[in-house]
Amino acid sequence: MSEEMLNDMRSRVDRIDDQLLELLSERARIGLRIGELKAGLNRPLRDPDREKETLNRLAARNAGPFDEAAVRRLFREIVKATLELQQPEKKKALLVSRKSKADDTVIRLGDTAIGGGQPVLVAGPCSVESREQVRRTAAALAEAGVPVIRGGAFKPRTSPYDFQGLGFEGLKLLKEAADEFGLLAISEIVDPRHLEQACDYVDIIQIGARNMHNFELLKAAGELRKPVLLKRGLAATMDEFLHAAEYIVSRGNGEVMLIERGIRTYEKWTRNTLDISAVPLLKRESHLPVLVDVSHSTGRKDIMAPCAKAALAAGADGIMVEVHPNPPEALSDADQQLDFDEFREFVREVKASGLYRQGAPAAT
Ligand SMILES: O=C(O)C(=O)C[C@]1(C(=O)O)C=C[C@@H](O)C=C1
Repeated sequence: MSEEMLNDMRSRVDRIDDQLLELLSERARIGLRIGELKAGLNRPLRDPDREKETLNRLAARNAGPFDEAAVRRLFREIVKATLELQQPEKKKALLVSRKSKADDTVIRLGDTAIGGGQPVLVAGPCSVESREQVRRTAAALAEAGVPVIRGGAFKPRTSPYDFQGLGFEGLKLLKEAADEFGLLAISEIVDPRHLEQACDYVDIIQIGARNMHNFELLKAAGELRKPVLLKRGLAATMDEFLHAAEYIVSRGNGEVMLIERGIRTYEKWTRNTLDISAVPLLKRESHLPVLVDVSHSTGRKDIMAPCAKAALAAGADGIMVEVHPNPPEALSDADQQLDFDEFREFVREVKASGLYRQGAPAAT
């Protein structure tokens, strides 16, 4: 063994290292491009399945002298470095942020586009109570050209003695009425175990204000291929609200809509305080559609139309309002639900403002 031979071997190592560096740099450039493609597809940057597939494939090809553990360790570091490369400018930017995706997210359901610049009205009873009740409401919505019916079937209520909803029977009735009148259906799901079955009945899954912090429910909703309407928590900050949406989007479900439904403050004249500033704030910070619930926020029929107009003027992509054939007999939220005449007047007033450009026929 001579010094010369040692130097010769080291020169060969240097040449191989140079080649490895070139190949690793090329791999990194491709990894960066993959990161951009995944962000554009609203897919999480980290793909554990892909990583596992890569390491298993290389371990199977390995003919030594490195053992399998060494090969896995080496390539795990390469993948980790690639992921870090993909993320630096993104690690602070959430997937729901405009920093990750500048263009508005538009959620298309049949002829209805939510977030596409034409505001959408979502209306319906607080709770689905009977076939007749939800069918009559669907008919009134169809007549007014409102494309989406809401109806609660699993009702998170303050008191366990209050009406809890009809469960899947309620979802079935909601779907029947929506199908009969060509409407899209939306309903709140509170239990992750119900999500998959609920997708057979609704076009949009709603996650309620009280469940905005239910991270297991958010994660489960992220596994769905069904649009989700996420309500702001009763006292949630904008940051918390967007991070809650990130739980869903980061799991692969990019079709998330945000809804401002009022925040809990010291004010007693309204049910909650409608935070209109949330609309421009969320539209600036996120590409997700932003809707406003004028029923749960105000709890007052006499100011719902002006608040809806304020929300649309502030850039809201839609308005949610509660409607019931006979509110005094409603099993929940009786005081705030519009009857059909009040609803038609609400739609007329909102349309007359010129802010609701949806192709709805003029309300009678
Ligand atoms: O294929 C991808 O999705 C990549 O982003 C590339 C890559 C890799 O370096 O192999 C990096 C990060 C992912 O978590 C998975 C794999």
